[in-house]
Amino acid sequence: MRINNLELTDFRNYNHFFIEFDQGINILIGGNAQGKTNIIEAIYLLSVCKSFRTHINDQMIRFDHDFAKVKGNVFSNERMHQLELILSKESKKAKVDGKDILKISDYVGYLNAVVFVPDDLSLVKGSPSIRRKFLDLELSKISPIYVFYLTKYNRLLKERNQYLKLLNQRRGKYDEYLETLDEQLAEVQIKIIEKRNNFIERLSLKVKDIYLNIANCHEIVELQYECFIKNVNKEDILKLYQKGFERDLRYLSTYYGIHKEDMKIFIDNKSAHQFASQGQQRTIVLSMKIALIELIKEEIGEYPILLLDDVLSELDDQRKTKLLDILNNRIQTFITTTSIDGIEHHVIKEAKKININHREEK
Ligand SMILES: Nc1ncnc2c1ncn2[C@@H]1O[C@H](COP(=O)(O)OP(=O)(O)OP(=O)(O)O)[C@@H](O)[C@H]1O
Repeated sequence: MRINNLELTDFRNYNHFFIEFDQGINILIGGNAQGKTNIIEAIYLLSVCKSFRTHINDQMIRFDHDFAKVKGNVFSNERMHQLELILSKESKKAKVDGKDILKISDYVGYLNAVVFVPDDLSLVKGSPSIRRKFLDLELSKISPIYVFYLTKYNRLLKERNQYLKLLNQRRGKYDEYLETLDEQLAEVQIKIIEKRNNFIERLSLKVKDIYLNIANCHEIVELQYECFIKNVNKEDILKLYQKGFERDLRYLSTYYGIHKEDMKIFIDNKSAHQFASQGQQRTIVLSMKIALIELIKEEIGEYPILLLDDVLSELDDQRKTKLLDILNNRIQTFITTTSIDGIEHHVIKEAKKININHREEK
């Protein structure tokens, strides 16, 4: 999978901009605030219709303009496709090969991208909700049925919480309607848990090896699924809902469920959340992203593209070299950096270098 070119119109600090990419490694070099991350953001946006920085369209549209356009030709599944997104303040319009696409699920998949940005360190240090979001997003990219289960779960959960409000007003008891909702919730959660469990197990094995390689040490990194229930079966989930009913009724929200789970990260059996240094966190997250690339390849048969924003500046020389060793021409990669001075690696020497100097655009 690759993106051959990118055309930006009134996107962030770009008025009109066209760029062609190499199918191997592309390095975007430029001073601060020149628009390097904006390009990575545009590629990612083209991939999943969402930015990794904001959910507000207006922030991506060039100041004092009403629309932004991001367009690119991608090669996937042995075919060329043209992807196009038009952002207005209120909406996004997507096109594939010139045709309007109405459902996001019909758009996602033409360009699969894995992105690393400095904010991703929150995957280790941040709250469980960040890791859940990561799980849901990445699983959604490779498993349409997961999107189906998750959508169903969220709808049922909303319905349950609304019904709790009604029961609270009526001073009602755990009744047949709630039991039916809980049964459906239990069934769909069993499917989601199975998918999450399998994904984390596979990711963990890969992360362990990649971390050992990049860090060049004997630290063992493991990912562990923290499920909300010990024995995953319908009966036990229903018992838990009945046990939590009085509490749920008081707080008008459902306490137990997959919306409360976590993916714990351990380094040498200790919580990375509590003990990992900045460098260890960065290496863990990078290993997770590279592991994802392999996992996606196993699932869809093609490597996704890899977007690395400002990854080189924070790694020590040894880790930098090891990371560059892993990158290769099979995976189209984009690296942003302010400078490549002093990096003597063949990957950097052979890469396509693109100078980004767009601050002056008005
Ligand atoms: N909606 C917008 N309209 C116009 N300019 C914008 C908009 N959003 C951001 N910018 C400008 O884009 C520039 C930042 O671009 P970007 O984040 O890509 O920088 P960068 O090259 O990655 O910098 P650094 O090396 O500091 O991370 C800033 O000058 C900012 O003012």
